[in-house]
Amino acid sequence: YPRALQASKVFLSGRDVDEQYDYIIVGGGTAGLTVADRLTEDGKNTVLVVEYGELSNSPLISTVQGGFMGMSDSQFLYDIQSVPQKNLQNRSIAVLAGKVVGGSSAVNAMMTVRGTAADYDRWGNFFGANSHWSWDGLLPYFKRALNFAPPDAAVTESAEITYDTSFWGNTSGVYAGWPSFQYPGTTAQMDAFRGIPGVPFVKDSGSGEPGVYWYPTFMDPTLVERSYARTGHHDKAANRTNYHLVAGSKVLKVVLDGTTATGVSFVPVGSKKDTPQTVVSARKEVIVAAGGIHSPQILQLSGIGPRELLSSANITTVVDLPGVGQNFQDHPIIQATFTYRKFTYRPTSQDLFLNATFSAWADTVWAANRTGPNSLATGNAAAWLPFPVISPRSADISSALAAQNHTLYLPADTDPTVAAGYRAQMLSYASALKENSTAFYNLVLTGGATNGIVVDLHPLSRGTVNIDVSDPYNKEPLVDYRALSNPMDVDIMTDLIKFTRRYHLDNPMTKEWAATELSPGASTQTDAQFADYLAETLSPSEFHPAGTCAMMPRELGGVVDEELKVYGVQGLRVVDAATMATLVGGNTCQTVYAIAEKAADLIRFGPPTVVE
Ligand SMILES: Cc1cc2nc3c(=O)[nH]c(=O)nc-3n(C[C@H](O)[C@H](O)[C@H](O)COP(=O)(O)OP(=O)(O)OC[C@H]3O[C@@H](n4cnc5c(N)ncnc54)[C@H](O)[C@@H]3O)c2cc1C
Repeated sequence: YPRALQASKVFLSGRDVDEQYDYIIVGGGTAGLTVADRLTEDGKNTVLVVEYGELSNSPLISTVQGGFMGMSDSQFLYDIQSVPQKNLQNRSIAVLAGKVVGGSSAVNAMMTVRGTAADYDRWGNFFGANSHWSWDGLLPYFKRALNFAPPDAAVTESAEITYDTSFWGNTSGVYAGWPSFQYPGTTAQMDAFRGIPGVPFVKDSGSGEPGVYWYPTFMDPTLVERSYARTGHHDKAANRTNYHLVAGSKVLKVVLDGTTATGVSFVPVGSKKDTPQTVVSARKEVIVAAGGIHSPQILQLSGIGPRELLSSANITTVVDLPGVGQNFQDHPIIQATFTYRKFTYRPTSQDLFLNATFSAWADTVWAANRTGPNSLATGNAAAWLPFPVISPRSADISSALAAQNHTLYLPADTDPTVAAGYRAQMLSYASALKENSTAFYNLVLTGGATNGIVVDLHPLSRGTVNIDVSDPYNKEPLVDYRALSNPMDVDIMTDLIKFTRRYHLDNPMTKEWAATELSPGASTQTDAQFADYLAETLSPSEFHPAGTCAMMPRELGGVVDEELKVYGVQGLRVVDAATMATLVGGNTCQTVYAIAEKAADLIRFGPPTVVE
């Protein structure tokens, strides 16, 4: 083996693992590595992480410039296409999820944001008023999860960046850093929201409030490289003798003795069908952290899931848990592209390609001390706005959603408990749509003359992630977004586009930039035209798969309880994005870190006796 790997106890083969560990973690991704680090830090527990992907030192992962390098190499991503989307003209969509030590935190776009306080309170409210899942209950874990390194004084002043360190911590190995450069148009585009009455401006992205704000980048401020679960947790744990990680290994299932999880079985990735499985046992617990797409697959393969699905795959049902793989959500991306004819702010990111002097300067300062435009990932400013600010008919949409027969929009054979959970979610959203505490709209600001990405932060449609019964252990699961299956998503998204139009075309603060609408285009005006446009162009994924092992009461179709323990099974938890009952109004990575930090405390100390 390469010496570095040997020294760091990263095993390349299942042969080298011990027979037994206190904890086995399935998936060395964002959540899995965070939990593994915390469980091994006091030296009292032994932990094995089993990860499908390899340990990679590729510069494509560490490079921050542009923010998209990590996802540019298919070796770091699963190869999954969604089932054709009926409401999207039968298009299939690429399902992106990280397949490398670090998981999706190794390939993501490094946008570091939280949802609003209301998003986290909503999770707890499904359990009742006293749940420790709430904004207040999670804030200490957000602080533990990331190490906030403020932007330098010069860029703070020139770009008018605001922040408030009281919402952040400074102990984690995972950094929330800042580039040393911002394009001047970004500040102007933020400011232009002042032309629309009611738009809130927020001092810090971590305050739990919706509004227009600056947010950091998952970046090590000293190295100016991606900071992620591998660098911040794995590398820290790797010299501990009680931490082992086996890479390139696919967990097939959780081994159960009756209804108690006793271990996992895995094979080397790419091995033949009859390759003997390695079985390792867990003294204390198995923790499934394989992400929103693969955690439900692993539970189903282990006999935990909807009985009918399992029997059609010839898998014996150990626990009939109808919610496993249901309630699937992701943030849909809407194209609403505008370009300015008279945008005077220079430079823009385009100048890196068009202006030789600027690009030479960018290269020089980067080479000298890793500063300048090449330290920028995807940008650091966006609007995250509540629906009453967006839509003049928010009250009507809210009432219509409350009055809906929600079950009609789920698959026909949906279990009544899952349907009840969906109804609870929709009623919660019906309230949120008429209040100013939940963000529904996201516009990312580029600082350039062309802007086009609008995100629906709380889609109503729910999909499924189920094992492929034709060859469940070898094929990827069937991912069905069921995009636009709740027709009210079309109404909401139509209003998100109309608001984007208003920002660009009917706003005293953007008027002089002389915007032209490239898409959908001025000819899209009627409800039917908007519906057609969405069917043609909507992407149902911002690569934030969630909800498939929801933390909800069992009678609401939940898969895990408030301690993230799988219902009906002893010694088994799920800790990752799959447990989010409802998506948060923000990119999901920071929330996954916070969930994992909280989970580590739940595992070590049990539930809090006093709500934090
Ligand atoms: C391309 C892309 C861009 C994104 N951009 C952003 C962004 O800018 N900001 C943001 O906040 N969020 C972003 N996200 C989302 C965010 O990164 C994820 O929500 C988060 O990292 C998910 O963490 P997780 O622990 O749930 O899963 P992951 O981090 O994906 O970890 C799951 C791990 O389990 C492993 N695994 C799966 N199946 C098995 C098996 N059978 N055996 C062994 N191991 C297995 C996987 O290989 C993976 O390493 C992005 C995601 C992607 C994919």
